[in-house]
Parts: sequence; structure tokens; C-alpha cells
Amino acid sequence: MATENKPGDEFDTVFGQNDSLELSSHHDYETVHARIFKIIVIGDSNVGKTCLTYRFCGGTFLKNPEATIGVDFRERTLELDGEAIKLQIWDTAGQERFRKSMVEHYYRSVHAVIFVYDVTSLSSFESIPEWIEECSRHCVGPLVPRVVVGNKCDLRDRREVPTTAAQCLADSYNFPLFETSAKEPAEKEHVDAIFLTLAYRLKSHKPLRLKQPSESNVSYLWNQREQEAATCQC
Ligand SMILES: Nc1nc2c(ncn2[C@@H]2O[C@H](COP(=O)(O)OP(=O)(O)OP(=O)(O)O)[C@@H](O)[C@H]2O)c(=O)[nH]1
Ligand SMILES: [Mg+2]
Repeated sequence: MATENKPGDEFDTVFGQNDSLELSSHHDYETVHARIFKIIVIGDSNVGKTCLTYRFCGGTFLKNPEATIGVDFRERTLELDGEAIKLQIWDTAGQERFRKSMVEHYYRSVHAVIFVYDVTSLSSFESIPEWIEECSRHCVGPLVPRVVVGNKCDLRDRREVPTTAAQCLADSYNFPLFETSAKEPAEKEHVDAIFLTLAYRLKSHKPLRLKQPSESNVSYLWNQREQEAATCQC
């Protein structure tokens, strides 16, 4: 079972099964200087959340993933306009029995949310409003960026969710829509674009600074203020 981590905490990445992520050669620099953002990946079981996050963080398609239990953590540090940004990605479990004790932890102090469905599974698409509703119920504020992702576009003959329907749904929430494939190597940059879109949005948020803060305090304080400003009062 995963341990709880607040954004800004320094922690060792906890890898799921089959994971082997190479850290950047600038790891020391990044650990000290990077602003850290927590992104959660949510959606039905089997839609490809683990494969998408692995593609982004590990660079390859993860063959034979097992169902995620609780959460798997992955991370990747990006350099955007000369600033190091660390994305701390929470790959959540889609199966109710593997997630129910973790839900509160998923949404706590989250900076961005990725809702994933499988383009070959209409039911996974029809679940998206329920996932969005769950997110709102946990008081994730309107300023927290969200995107919708249709995965498994490589399975062209099995598609059940037309792009027009997905775009219509995404537009109704004012969220960007991405359709991609964690499996298709040619889609690698498109997968990256999902996370980069969020990273640029998050980067534009200016952190509030304490007097001579530690880096972890900066990130956490920013998050607290952001959450206070953005969350509902329930
Ligand atoms: N064809 C194809 N298969 C994919 C793709 N992404 C994932 N899969 C397959 O879909 C199945 C489920 O993938 P996972 O990444 O484990 O799904 P998940 O959403 O993490 O599932 P839970 O952990 O149970 O919530 C696996 O058999 C993957 O190989 C894709 O882009 N294309
Ligand atoms: Mg998984």
C-alpha cells in the first residue's frame, strides 16, 4: 500500500510492478530546485492509465501490466523555459476494491487531473462524468486543470467512442480532449503533450514564497493557498 505524500515532500518514487525508470543525470539539481506538482490519473479499470503514465515516465510501452492496487507513483522532471518542473504522477486504481481506501489520498492537494477512457469501450467513456463528479465531490477547485484522454486509438477497428462524442463531452466541461495510444510508438510525443499541456498550465501559477523557505515549503504553501482559493467550502 502506498504511503501518503504531500506535494513538496521529498520522497523516493515508489515503482509499480515491472517499472524501471532511469533518473535524469541532473537529479541532484532537480531535487533541490524543481517545483513539484501532483497529477492524478483517474478512470475505469483497464483503460490504460498505467500504460500511459509508464509511457510518459519510462518512455516505453509496458507489456503485461497488472491491475493497479491503491496507487503507483511515477515522476518525471521537465525543463520548461529554463525552469525544472517535477511532475509527481499518481497512477490510481480503477477497480473499486483496490481504490476505496485510497480515494481521499488521491484528491488531497492535487494540482491537476487526467480523466482516461478507452476509445474501444463505450462504458468507460460513459463513466467519465462519474469520475468528474467524484473529483468535484472531493472539493478539487475549478482552478485545478483537468484534461480528458481517450486511449487505445491504435485499435482502429474496435473503436466504440467517436471523436465527435468525446469532443462534445469535453467541451461541455470546458476540458481539453486528447485521443492517443500508449502502445503506438508514433504516439509517444502525443502522450508527452498531454502532460506538457498540464505542466505549462501549472507553471504559470506563481508560487507564494515564505521568508527563506525550504523548497518543500514553497510548493506546499503554494498548494495550500491555491486550494483555499479554488476549493468549495464543503
Ligand atoms: N492496444 C492497446 N492496448 C493498451 C493500450 N494501453 C493499455 N493497453 C492495454 O490495456 C490493458 C490495461 O492497461 P492498464 O494500463 O493496466 O490499465 P489501467 O487503467 O491502469 O487499469 P487498472 O490499474 O486496473 O485501473 C493492458 O492489457 C494493456 O496492455 C493502448 O494504447 N493500446
Ligand atoms: Mg493501472
